[in-house]
Amino acid sequence: MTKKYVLALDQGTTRCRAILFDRDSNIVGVAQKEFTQHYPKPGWVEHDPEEIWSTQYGVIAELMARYNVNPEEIAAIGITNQRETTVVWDRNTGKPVYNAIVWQCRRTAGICDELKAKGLEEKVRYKTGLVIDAYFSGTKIKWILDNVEGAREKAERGELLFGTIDTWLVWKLTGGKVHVTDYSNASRTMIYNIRELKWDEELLAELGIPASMLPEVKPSSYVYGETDPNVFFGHAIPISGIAGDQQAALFGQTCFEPGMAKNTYGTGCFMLMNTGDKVYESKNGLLTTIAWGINGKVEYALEGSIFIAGAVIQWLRDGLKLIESAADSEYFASKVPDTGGVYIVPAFAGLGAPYWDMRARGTIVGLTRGTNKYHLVRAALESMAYQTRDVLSAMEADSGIKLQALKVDGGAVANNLLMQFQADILGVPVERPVNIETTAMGAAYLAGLAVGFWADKQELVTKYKVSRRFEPTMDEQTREKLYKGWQRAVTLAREWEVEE
Ligand SMILES: Nc1ncnc2c1ncn2[C@@H]1O[C@H](COP(=O)(O)OP(=O)(O)O)[C@@H](O)[C@H]1O
Ligand SMILES: O=P(O)(O)OC[C@H](O)CO
Repeated sequence: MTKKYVLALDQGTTRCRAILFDRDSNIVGVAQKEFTQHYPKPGWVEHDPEEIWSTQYGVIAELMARYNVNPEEIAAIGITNQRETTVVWDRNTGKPVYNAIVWQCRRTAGICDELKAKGLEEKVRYKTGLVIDAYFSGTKIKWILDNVEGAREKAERGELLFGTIDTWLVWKLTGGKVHVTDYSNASRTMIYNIRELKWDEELLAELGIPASMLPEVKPSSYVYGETDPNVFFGHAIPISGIAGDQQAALFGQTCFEPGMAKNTYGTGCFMLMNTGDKVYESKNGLLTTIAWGINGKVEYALEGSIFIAGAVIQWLRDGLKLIESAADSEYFASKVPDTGGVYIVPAFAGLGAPYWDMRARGTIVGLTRGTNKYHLVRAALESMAYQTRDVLSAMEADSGIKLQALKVDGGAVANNLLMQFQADILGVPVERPVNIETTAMGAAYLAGLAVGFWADKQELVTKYKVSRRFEPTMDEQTREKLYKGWQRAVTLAREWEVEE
């Protein structure tokens, strides 16, 4: 039977999606479902790995049934995932020993403080490209080993396995035969040496993590194994692409050349710039990360991770009840020409790049008697654009590259007002592609390239189409005045919480 499709599994922070692409990169079908978020304590976030698997499996089944797909028509499967989220399971029973600890979870901030007190910051940055932060997997693994009864002993006996969500899904899809991850996901763990391309023994010893728990690290476009027919509708289909969701979006945006960058506006906002084979050491609060491994080469990226972006719009909707849907934010914001001097700094979980300030707190400044809800909605939207400017400035300073255009994707780029303001406040054109499902596209491309479904990266470049380009129209003086106001607001957000 002809191979007509590549199936992408996009396992995100809030939902699982299955998306089918044809040879022309068209989306043939999508199925998606949200799963439960667990908040056992303030600042803690967990997912149930079994629920992630059943939800992911459910959306695959739904997609196949709804679009009448014969599994034999699927050339390959690509996986892209929320990054850093940590699962530890028993290799014999296949059962997780604890819930997955999610990237947003702050429970290991204390472990991070201890690592910093030991003076490890420079070493961690050099080896892993990361700052010491609870965001990454390493301290989450340590927490599980230290806090789940019997876990450390079992791990030392070689009975436990660690994986990010890609690893967990491959394990499940292959019926427990393959324990693997790709370079991009490994580079988010804080225990992987991105220069030597190996798990770092010194950091493993520092965190007390046995090497036997760790998956094999492979390229992002590579046949890792096949689905177990008992699990996957009676068929063995190659699983041949894996990348963390932000790196997959960079690939899906066809940012293949050094200096090309994309920004994804979802729950958080993640800007990545391809730096080719160059490992930049950020002096401005960015991360160095592996973009992907492909064609026998590993390529790197600079990354600015913003923790709260679209989530501030969810807060307007669910917390403040100012709007009924995220899409309303555009209409409400358009009712006023500007915010009337109001700034919202959505530091709900501290601030990520480029500040990495866990003590910063959400702040609204500039309120007057004339402030109304339209101003607040507009200020919330603008906060995404200002945070992006913070990150882009850091990126240009680190790389010495002046961006010609910013490629964007993610749920919030549907908002034209936000996109125009983004171009204005950056002074750089913003390009929105026809296909904004770039994350899933990236995973599909990586998988398709490995099995010859698409010939090469050049073929993919010809498929990329811009739907709308937003040109900056704001004058320089206004732009800089507004941005200075934002910087002052950030200073206030960072000064709010004091140690008692
Ligand atoms: N029209 C819109 N304007 C502003 N924000 C939006 C709009 N539509 C969606 N969002 C925001 O985008 C986010 C959803 O984007 P998505 O890419 O699906 O995120 P994720 O993959 O992180 O779940 C939500 O936080 C939502 O508030
Ligand atoms: O699942 P998303 O789209 O919120 O992305 C989460 C990032 O991978 C976290 O690093």
